[in-house]
Amino acid sequence: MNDTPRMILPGLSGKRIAISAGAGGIGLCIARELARQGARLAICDVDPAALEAAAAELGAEVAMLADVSAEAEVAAFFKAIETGMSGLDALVNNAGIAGPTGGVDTISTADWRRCIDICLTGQFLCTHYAVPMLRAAGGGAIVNMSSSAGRFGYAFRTPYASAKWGVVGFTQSLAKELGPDNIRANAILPGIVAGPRIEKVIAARAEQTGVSHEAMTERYLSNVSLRRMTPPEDVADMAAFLIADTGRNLSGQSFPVDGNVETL
Ligand SMILES: NC(=O)C1=CN([C@@H]2O[C@H](COP(=O)(O)OP(=O)(O)OC[C@H]3O[C@@H](n4cnc5c(N)ncnc54)[C@H](O)[C@@H]3O)[C@@H](O)[C@H]2O)C=CC1
Ligand SMILES: Cc1ncc2c(c1O)C(=O)OC2
Repeated sequence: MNDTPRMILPGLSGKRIAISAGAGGIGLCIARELARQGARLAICDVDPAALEAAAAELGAEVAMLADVSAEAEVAAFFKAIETGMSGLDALVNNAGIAGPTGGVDTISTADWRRCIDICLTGQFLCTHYAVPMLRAAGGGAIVNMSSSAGRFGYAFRTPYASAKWGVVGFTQSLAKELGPDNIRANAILPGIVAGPRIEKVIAARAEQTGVSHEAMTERYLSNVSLRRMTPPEDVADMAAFLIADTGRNLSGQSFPVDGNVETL
């Protein structure tokens, strides 16, 4: 794949796109792909060092420290976009945390709320401040990050699964509500994404259970039809496709990018 010329999609160049948690992980991967295709970027994140590095690498026009669950910080981010970029054409609601791992009878209410706040309310807040600008631009696209956990139950991670199912309902509702304004909304459901995050999870589970790293990896992939992890670049390709003109008739849909996760 690496030496194959990469596709340029119609209608991405010059688009003003906001990405939450754009300084690391999947969000940074999406930002890189959109930058490569000539989009103008605004990113926010809670990690100052990562934000500075990403902003420099991407040439982002707006880069702001903002926690998506803090309304005043989200408002300031979109205000900076309005001032610095004179508007917005697309929003990627990427920010999310794994939330607590533990039984429903053991996790704390505070941990439950924090997971819902960041994974679900954060998407509401960013969308709330972005939509007036998308309308003013004559339309736009919203891409919401859900997860395989957004179509399968996930034992011992109930807040995360609940938030990600919520994202799917939020997305379908946005599509209906905003379609007449030429605003499209879709969700991406990544599965097991390759990277340091999953390696850490596997390492911890391997140590806990006394199983080798390889055996634990195999166990994780046993419910994936293609028996491999999904590169974050493949999630980025889907985001680009949905925002570009290639996605002009796609709205209200959920797109798994996961090698066919059969269950979690
Ligand atoms: N990594 C995976 O296997 C999967 C991830 N996802 C979803 O994809 C999205 C991105 O996940 P990853 O890249 O793996 O995450 P990550 O844990 O690698 O974090 C990416 C970035 O999010 C930032 N961030 C964390 N909390 C934030 C907040 N409250 N406000 C703003 N920025 C914040 C971090 O500083 C970091 O730069 C999330 O919504 C996640 O739930 C979905 C399925 C699988
Ligand atoms: C760390 C981790 N492992 C597996 C999965 C996820 C995740 O975040 C997820 O969102 O859906 C499946």
